[in-house]
Amino acid sequence: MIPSFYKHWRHVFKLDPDREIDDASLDRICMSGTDAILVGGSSGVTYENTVDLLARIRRYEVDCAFELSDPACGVPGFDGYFVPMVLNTPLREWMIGHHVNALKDFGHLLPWESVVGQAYLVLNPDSTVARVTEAETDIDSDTALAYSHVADRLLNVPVLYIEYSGTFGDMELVRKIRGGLRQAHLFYGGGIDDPDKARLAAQTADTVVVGNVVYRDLEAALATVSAVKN
Ligand SMILES: CC(C)=CCC/C(C)=C/CC/C(C)=C/CC/C(C)=C/CC/C(C)=C/CC/C(C)=C/CC/C(C)=C/COP(=O)(O)OP(=O)(O)O
Ligand SMILES: O=P(O)(O)OC[C@@H](O)CO
Ligand SMILES: [Mg+2]
Repeated sequence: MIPSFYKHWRHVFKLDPDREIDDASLDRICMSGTDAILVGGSSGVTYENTVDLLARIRRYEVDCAFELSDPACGVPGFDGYFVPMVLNTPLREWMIGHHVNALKDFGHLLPWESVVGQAYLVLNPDSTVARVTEAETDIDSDTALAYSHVADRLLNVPVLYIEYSGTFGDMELVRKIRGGLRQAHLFYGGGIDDPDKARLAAQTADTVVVGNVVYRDLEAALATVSAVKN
């Protein structure tokens, strides 16, 4: 059975173990009415800073999942685990290579009932994830759609993640992609920093991910919750 713990999530905050958040702010995030906290980052994530953040989030009842970007950070105790694979990278390791190595080493330890593969389509060239994976972000909408069909219809991925980390994306494209999906659940993340953007994203994606604004403007971040959920 493919895990389904994330399927009712409409709004998610993504918290980065490599960034500071004080207790009062974390309290407001966890009590905000969001559906889940997704722990993850594209650099500087360690076993130690992940354990630390998880322990602090666990004071609350909110769902908490981990998006792995390093096999050495397999911290137990999350409600679920996402393993990203980047569709539009020319570097085999970010699509499948690290994953094969990690499964050779840790496959027997994995809590498979709560592990979900995520196919990332990375579309902001200035994001860390685009730089790290050398993602081919300069693609037209037909190519982006074709990627989404490969992920959804040929690979049958459970989650397709349209990633504009750092900038608000092309909602028309996201809408087209969503309309063409047969079975994948669509995550959208990138540049959501006010209720209007959150609402637009919520109209196009199944799950809306709000990240960096948490660290820049907490009030603006909190305002995205009701915009998505109402
Ligand atoms: C015992 C136990 C509980 C174990 C569970 C462990 C487990 C499930 C292990 C899985 C094993 C496995 C197959 C691991 C693969 C690991 C691996 C290296 C995969 C590659 C992942 C990958 C493609 C990483 C590239 C970067 C990426 C897509 C990161 C995702 C998160 C992301 C985009 C965050 C945004 O980053 P941010 O830092 O916020 O970026 P900005 O600077 O733009 O803000
Ligand atoms: O940080 P932002 O731009 O909100 O993006 C959220 C998330 O998609 C990052 O992986
Ligand atoms: Mg970030």
